[in-house]
Amino acid sequence: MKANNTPSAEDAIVRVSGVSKTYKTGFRALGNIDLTLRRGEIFALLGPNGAGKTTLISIICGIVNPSSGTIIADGHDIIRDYRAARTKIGLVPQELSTDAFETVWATVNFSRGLFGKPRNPAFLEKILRQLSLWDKKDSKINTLSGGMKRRVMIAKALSHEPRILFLDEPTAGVDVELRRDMWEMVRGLRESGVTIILTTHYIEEAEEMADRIGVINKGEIILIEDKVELMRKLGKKQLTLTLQQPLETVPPALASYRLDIADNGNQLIYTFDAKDDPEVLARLLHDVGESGIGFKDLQTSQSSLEDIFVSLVGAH
Ligand SMILES: Nc1ncnc2c1ncn2[C@@H]1O[C@H](COP(=O)(O)OP(=O)(O)OP(=O)(O)O)[C@@H](O)[C@H]1O
Repeated sequence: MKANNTPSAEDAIVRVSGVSKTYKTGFRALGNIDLTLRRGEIFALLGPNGAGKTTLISIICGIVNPSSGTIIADGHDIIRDYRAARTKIGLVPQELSTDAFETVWATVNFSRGLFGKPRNPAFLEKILRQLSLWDKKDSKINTLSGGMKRRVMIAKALSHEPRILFLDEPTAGVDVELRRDMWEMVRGLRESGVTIILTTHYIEEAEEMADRIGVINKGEIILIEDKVELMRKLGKKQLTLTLQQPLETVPPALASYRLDIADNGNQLIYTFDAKDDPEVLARLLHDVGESGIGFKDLQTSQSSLEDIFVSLVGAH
């Protein structure tokens, strides 16, 4: 856990230290947040509604002032050195915010200019092609589909060549097929060296895409972990045996295993930790055989990131 949170200086692209936020209403939206983002990763920030995700992203992007703490983005302090820090960052907010009557090309070209970058039509063409928007470059934004508008927002956020891209709920309200296209595209961006931070309510999105997961609840980060490691550490597995003859109770010889009887005695279910020694399964199956219990089918299943998330947030 420690190693995940403290990457070496050259590995870290964003460092958030001791950040808190109390809004004017007196509401404390963020506690004492420490977070380090690694260069080139996809980091998913998960949390229930109102947990503080947008507040945290807005502070890192310099849109909301923190009440305390510092943020260094690619070597620049977001408050003291705002312009240099902001140039490193692209932000795709939850709400679509573009001039609906402008063309796609004018929108991205103008946005690049806002960051003081020299004109670079070849670069803009590259990102529009990458986002499958090149044939729409002369279309007015209000004539595009919802999915295309979202991609325009991403192109706009990338127009000044940021190294860090924040995607706040990138696929909210987007259909399943488009969501998959979006995932593919975000992976492509990571390949090109952009560090990506996304917030999402679709936990399977984080499960599919993220290298690391951060969980925020009530303004506190309650967990930061490599996704694979998280699922290994906190995931549960189940082995379900469909029996030849129904059982009324678990035989005493099998009492040392966490076994449950289900489906009117027709199933025997063994629940174990994903990190447990796999040999325990072989032992269990051997002991089941020794007890004279016959089975006609065997299935395993693993808890999803969603199950893990719900139990984590519930526990807090
Ligand atoms: N400008 C503001 N003034 C006062 N309170 C605010 C302000 N902005 C946000 N909050 C409160 O801060 C808390 C965190 O809000 P935030 O938008 O960061 O959460 P979130 O995790 O992004 O939620 P969601 O998933 O619903 O978008 C909420 O309780 C919200 O009502």
